[in-house]
Amino acid sequence: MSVSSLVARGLQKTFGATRALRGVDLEVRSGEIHALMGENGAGKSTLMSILSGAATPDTGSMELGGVPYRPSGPREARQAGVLLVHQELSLCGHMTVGENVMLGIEPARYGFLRRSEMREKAEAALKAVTGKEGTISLDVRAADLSPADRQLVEIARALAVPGCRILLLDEPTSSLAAGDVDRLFVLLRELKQRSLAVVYISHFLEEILRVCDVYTVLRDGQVAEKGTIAETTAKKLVLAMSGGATNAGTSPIEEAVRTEEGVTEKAPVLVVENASGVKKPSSASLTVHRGEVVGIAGLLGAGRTELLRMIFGLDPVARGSIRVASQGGSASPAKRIAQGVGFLSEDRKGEGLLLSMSIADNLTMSRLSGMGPPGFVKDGQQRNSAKKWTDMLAVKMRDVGQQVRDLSGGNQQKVALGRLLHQEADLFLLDEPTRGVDINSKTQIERHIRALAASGKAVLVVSSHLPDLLSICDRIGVMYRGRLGEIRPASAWTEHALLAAATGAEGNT
Ligand SMILES: Nc1ncnc2c1ncn2[C@@H]1O[C@H](COP(=O)(O)OP(=O)(O)OP(=O)(O)O)[C@@H](O)[C@H]1O
Repeated sequence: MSVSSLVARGLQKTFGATRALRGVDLEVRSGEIHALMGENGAGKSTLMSILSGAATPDTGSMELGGVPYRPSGPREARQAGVLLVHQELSLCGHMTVGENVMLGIEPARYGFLRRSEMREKAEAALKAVTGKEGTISLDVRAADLSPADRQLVEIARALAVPGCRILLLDEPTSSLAAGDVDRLFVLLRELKQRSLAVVYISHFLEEILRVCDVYTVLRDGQVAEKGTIAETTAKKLVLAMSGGATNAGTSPIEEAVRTEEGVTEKAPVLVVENASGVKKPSSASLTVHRGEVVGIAGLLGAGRTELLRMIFGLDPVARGSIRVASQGGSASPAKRIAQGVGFLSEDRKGEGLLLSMSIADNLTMSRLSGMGPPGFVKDGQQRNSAKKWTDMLAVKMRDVGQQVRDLSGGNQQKVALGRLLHQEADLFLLDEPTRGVDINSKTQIERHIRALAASGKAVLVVSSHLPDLLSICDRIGVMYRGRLGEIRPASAWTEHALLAAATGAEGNT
């Protein structure tokens, strides 16, 4: 039988004028996977920060294993066996995977590092997460890993800590492909058997229904509902998160995008012919026309992100050709932007947002024209313009003058997407556009992507979430080991067929 492991009572936390937590109770039991749910900005990450010692509550108390628990920092929480795997990853980029996994718990004797023991332990922790030895090399620098691999290394790092008894996972699957999600779930069930307690934040309802035992829904910093997964449904959970608000009817986003009448001529906007990059992709051919959404599926590391980066001019084209709006030749991101291409990176902090700048600056920096006399930006006009996007994308914030770094993860993602929409591109390259975004906002964003196509724009979208691709794309192609397979109408694919192609099980080799 499961026993209470970590109990929190009456937690409150305020950031300036924002009341992030307003008296939250939580009871986490060993041998249980506890879903922590809520819309973007509901207070989930703040609660995780308090549990993991990264933040102290203004008021409230906690107990761990029946004794008072007041960690003075993450180190103390770690020593007590409470480990957080961040939504925003925190590996040391210049260190190797092995060094990162063992950071702070390096085995030593008489002051000397025991390197072979260190490798063995790091390898064992990685194997537990990836399922196979050698999937991720111990000697690669963390900076050179894909976000998905970084996520797996982060989890391995938490599990390598001796005495780990509470694992806090903040959106662990947001950068994982389907196969890795399955592997993670196998691991979570193993951890349950070992009587660990897991707190699991995710915006994917199907994952929560599949793997979690109990749930707590936060809304506006308070517990809105809690219970067992067996006794609830997806619909009830969505209602609890939104407080009854649904996104039925026309979205404001759809209303704002002018549908171009009679886009009958489907001119190609992007033509990629037998193109390959220095390492990946090894071969890709595709055409994206005005008025259509083309999706790219594939497993992590298949080369999807590299394909988008190459099209945008961030990575060189080794062979073949890429033409945007009928113009070929070599390209830089600046040239692509001038050609009307907008790129949403999967790495929103590294490449997407300027965190110390305001929401208004971030949203409007790609197109400041029309916000005042030439060479000047009128504050009021810039704010109004930014406000239009934050309203449309339902960004939870105090004010558009607020720094982006103060927003919750999902709201930062909305700002990154809003900036691209403000740029008014003709061709949108979107890498994981709804990662970390709550379910209601996700539906809005997906509708917006469809509305962009209806207004004559071309969209190329990469997503690890196959149902999303099937619902928003006109045509889909699958990448397998760097090679892009045939682009087929979405109606010709099923989730199963996409997965089969992504794993090489269907003539894609
Ligand atoms: N360091 C900070 N400074 C100011 N405000 C903050 C800070 N951290 C969080 N907040 C605010 O606290 C509220 C709760 O944020 P939190 O990150 O806990 O939400 P969340 O439920 O984890 O959202 P998401 O699903 O987007 O990750 C938000 O309004 C956010 O803007």
